[in-house]
Parts: sequence; C-alpha cells; structure tokens
Amino acid sequence: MVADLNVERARELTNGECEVVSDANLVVTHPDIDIVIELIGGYGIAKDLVLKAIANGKHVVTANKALLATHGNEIFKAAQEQGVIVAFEAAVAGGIPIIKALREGLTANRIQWIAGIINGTTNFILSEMRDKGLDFNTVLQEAQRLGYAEADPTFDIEGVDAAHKATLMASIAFGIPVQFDKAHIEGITQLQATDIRYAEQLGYRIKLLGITKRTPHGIELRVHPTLIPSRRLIANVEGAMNAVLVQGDAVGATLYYGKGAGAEPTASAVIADLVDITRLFTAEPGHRVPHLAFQPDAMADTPILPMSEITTSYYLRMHVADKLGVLAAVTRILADSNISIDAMLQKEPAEGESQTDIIMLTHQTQEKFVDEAIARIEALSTVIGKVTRIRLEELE
Ligand SMILES: NC(=O)C1=CN([C@@H]2O[C@H](COP(=O)(O)OP(=O)(O)OC[C@H]3O[C@@H](n4cnc5c(N)ncnc54)[C@H](OP(=O)(O)O)[C@@H]3O)[C@@H](O)[C@H]2O)C=CC1
Ligand SMILES: N[C@@H](CCO)C(=O)O
Repeated sequence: MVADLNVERARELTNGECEVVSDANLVVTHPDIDIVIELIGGYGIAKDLVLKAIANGKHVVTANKALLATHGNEIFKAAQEQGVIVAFEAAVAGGIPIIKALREGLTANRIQWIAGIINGTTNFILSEMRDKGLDFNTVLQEAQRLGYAEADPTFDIEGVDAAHKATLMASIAFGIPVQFDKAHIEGITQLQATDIRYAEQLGYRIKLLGITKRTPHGIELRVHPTLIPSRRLIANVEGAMNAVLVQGDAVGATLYYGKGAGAEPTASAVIADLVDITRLFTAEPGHRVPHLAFQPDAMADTPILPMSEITTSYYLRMHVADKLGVLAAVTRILADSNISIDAMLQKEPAEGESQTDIIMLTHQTQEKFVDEAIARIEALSTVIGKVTRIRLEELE
C-alpha cells in the first residue's frame, strides 16, 4: 500500500500494482502491513506517523535524518519497547552504506574520528562555483532541479542537514544519545570566493565537512567549511558525491564514497533496509544489531564539547594597511596566545592600493585561544574589518 497526497501521480508510478491512498494513517494502522517506509520528511506528520507505526508493532524504514537527529531518542526508545526495528541507512550519505559500515563492519574498532562530505547540495555548489565560476544562486537552483536539495534548501546551505547526519554518526560511533542541539553548525553562505582561491594557492580545498571526534575530554561535533589538503582523496570528491572518512583504532582510515543524494541512490539504501528487516524479521529483538550500535543500557554520557574546547588548525585572513610593523604586531599576538604559524601568504598591494591581505595557517590549537587572538588582532588600528577564520583539518 502506498500513501501520497498526489494520488494520481502515485498511481501512475506504481502502475496499478498496489493500492494507493491519500491518508498515510491507513498504512501505519493496516493490520496486514509489517514494515512502514517513511519518505515524507520533516518532523511534523512524519513523526506522528513513525510513532504510530511503532505503536502498532510495525518496523520502520526512514530516510528522515531531520526527524531522527531531533527526535531519535524518543523514537528509538519506543521501537526498543515494541521490539521493532527503525532502519535509516538512507538518512546518512544517501546510497553509501555508511550506517552498516559503522554499526557492523567496524564493530571491532574504537572509532577515533569521522569526517565527511555528507551534503551533496553544498558539495555540488562548491564544486560548480570553483570549476565553472557559476554564482551561488544559479547552482543552488540546479541542485534543487536535480532533486538533491531538501524541501527547505536553507537546511543544506546553512549546514543543518549535514549536522543532522553528523549527529547520527556520532551516536553510532561513540555510543551516545542523539544530541543535535549540541552540534556546532556553520554553512557555506558566508564563504567567499577569495578564500577558496587563497586556499588553493596554499595547497588546500575548502569543503563543508561534518566532523565528530573522540577526545580525552569529550566529543567534538561540528559542521563547517574546512580546509583540507588537496592531495587527500576526500578533497577530490566533487559534485553531489559524498564521502565519509572514518578513523578506527584497529583498521586505521577507511573511506566510503558514493552518491549522497538523488532518487535512485536513496532508493538503493531504502531497499537495503527493507531487505535487512525482512531477513531479521524472525530474530529475537535482543539478537539484532541495536539501532545506534550500542545497547540502550550501555550508552555513554560523554559530553559534547563546546566549540571553545575543540582543537584544530586555522586559516586566518586579515585585510591590513600596508605599513611597517603590521606583520610583527599580528605574529606577536599569536605568539602571546601560544599559537604557532605553519604557513603564511602576503600579497603585494594592487597597483595604487595601500591595503593588502595577509593569510596565515596555524598549527593545532584550542579554539578559545584563536578567539582571543582574533579579538586582539581586530583591535589593531592597522587591521581593517573582521578577520576571516576557517578551520583546517589535515585528516592524517
Ligand atoms: N532527496 C534526496 O536526495 C534525499 C532525501 N532524503 C530524505 O528523504 C525524505 C524525502 O525527501 P524528498 O523525496 O527529497 O522530499 P519530497 O518533498 O520531494 O517528497 C516528499 C513526498 O512526500 C509526500 N507527502 C507529503 N506529505 C504527505 C502526507 N501527509 N502523506 C503522504 N505523502 C506525503 C509529498 O507529496 P506531494 O509532492 O504531493 O506534496 C512528496 O511526494 C526526507 O526526509 C529527506 O531528507 C534522504 C536522502 C536523500
Ligand atoms: N539534501 C541532501 C539530500 C541527501 O541527504 C543533500 O544534498 O545531501
């Protein structure tokens, strides 16, 4: 049985092979239906339907990362109590079986970190802007036409969709409850073409990465534009393709690459879940792989770290007056904050100009030290406007 608001279109697509209704409640309460597939999206009606399906003893397949990242704890708890499965392979990285890899293939490992290009729309936008010099809005419209973008594309471009996916991966990798509200989220709307060019000159590409990392003090969970060395495989993932790099203590680094958006890659993951549930149907609930890889009573309360406590490297661009002593003043501030410089680029001022850009790459440091240093640099009379800061990951 299929439910769609547009009954005519659904009848055409299903070619008369199954019953089509407009009220999805008929599906989730139907006594002959064992597995409900939710592909509506959002957290309104989709949440009601998923919870109703579970309450009616049905297994659920969903591609809805927004729903699981925000209401996952409630949904997985309800499923656990009912002894049913909620499968969500399509929710992270589209057609790439990353949930299966994290929950099962890498089970022997203590995962150390995950870094992924997990939003096809933004990767498509960044690639087309860099390669074809197209403007942001033109490429976004094309991504919408191709079916990559979410119903609300701000979720894509502001990094929210990637944060939904990173949140789910963090829970599976580190055995923590779903905590989307603690994720740090920055999208690509503030990214400037100048920084993409400078990054290239320094041997880096800028990608929107979803990162989650285990540290001795807690877990980092963040989405933001990130410089990564151009020579890394993941730096060369272009268009709507996704890639997830996972660092495990036993296996080392493994990279998962494939189509992260679009109808058929998503359907590939949905059908895989459907087959999985069918195979597990008769297994005792206690013998199934837990939803978030860890048994509910073995979940950890490891905190998600605030951004001030994360450790990474930085790209800093400052627009300065071309005067004696500017560079010395900036490097002194960085040294005072114990921030060591890894590389630097200073441009000649353009003909007739008295201002120029200084670009610095730092070694790893804590974000709070960089915040302090940036505030002091911006207060210098020779520094014009705000310092642009983009995080940098070597992904070694
Ligand atoms: N697009 C992609 O590449 C991917 C999408 N996803 C996820 O899959 C889900 C669906 O995404 P997508 O297909 O792009 O979204 P769309 O908005 O294109 O499709 C949603 C469908 O649900 C139908 N619908 C809406 N409300 C109801 C309702 N009350 N009862 C029955 N049907 C309803 C809509 O009908 P109508 O058109 O008539 O309004 C539409 O056909 C989302 O959770 C998304 O995040 C996951 C991975 C990849
Ligand atoms: N809007 C999402 C769809 C796949 O989850 C993307 O662009 O990656």
